[in-house]
Amino acid sequence: MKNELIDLLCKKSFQFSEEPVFKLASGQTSHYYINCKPVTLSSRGLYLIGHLVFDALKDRSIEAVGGMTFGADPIAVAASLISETRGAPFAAFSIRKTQKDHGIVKWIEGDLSAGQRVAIVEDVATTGGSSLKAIERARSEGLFVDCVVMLVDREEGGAENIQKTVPEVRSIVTRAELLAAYRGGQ
Ligand SMILES: O=P(O)(O)OC[C@H]1O[C@H](OP(=O)(O)OP(=O)(O)O)[C@H](O)[C@@H]1O
Ligand SMILES: O=C(O)c1cc(=O)[nH]c(=O)[nH]1
Repeated sequence: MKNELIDLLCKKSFQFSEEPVFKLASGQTSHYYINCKPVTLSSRGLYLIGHLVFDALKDRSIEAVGGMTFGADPIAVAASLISETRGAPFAAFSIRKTQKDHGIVKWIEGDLSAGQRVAIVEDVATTGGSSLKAIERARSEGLFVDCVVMLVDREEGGAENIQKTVPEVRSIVTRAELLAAYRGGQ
């Protein structure tokens, strides 16, 4: 499954430029960008990601998985759906980037209660800043953050930054694995 996911990410997500034209969430620029959405929003991608993220979480006794909208949303939903089919169900949740100003005002959407043990997921981690915001928000809502799972680790310090506050950080695919497959397929 992992090799098939890497293949999909190479074909649909990975872009490279000789010039550092890609602006990142951190404000840095980069020669490459991984837009996971075409994969995380495809039926095959959801299936593979659901199983792989479930496998990464099955020993953690978590009650829910979620992260910062939008990147984390399909990953969390896929893992939750697969958790039901594999007999160890956990819920999904989504953390807002900005606070809603009408209806029921909540930072985190989902059927959660304070004290629950959760995992934070992320599509791509560069500095880890987005995951750190998600962790902070989850904690401020009374959740216990057990671990973080990133679909793609760009290996630019994000995992180490996150580990300062959540020691258990797992990745499904690393930059090195993605680059090797990308170069091999060119
Ligand atoms: O590790 P970091 O330095 O925080 O960078 C990675 C974050 O940047 C992207 O999010 P973006 O802000 O583009 O939002 P989106 O998921 O809504 O597209 C990506 O989805 C990660 O969440
Ligand atoms: O750092 C980011 O903002 C970032 C990098 C990347 O490769 N993909 C992405 O969606 N965000």
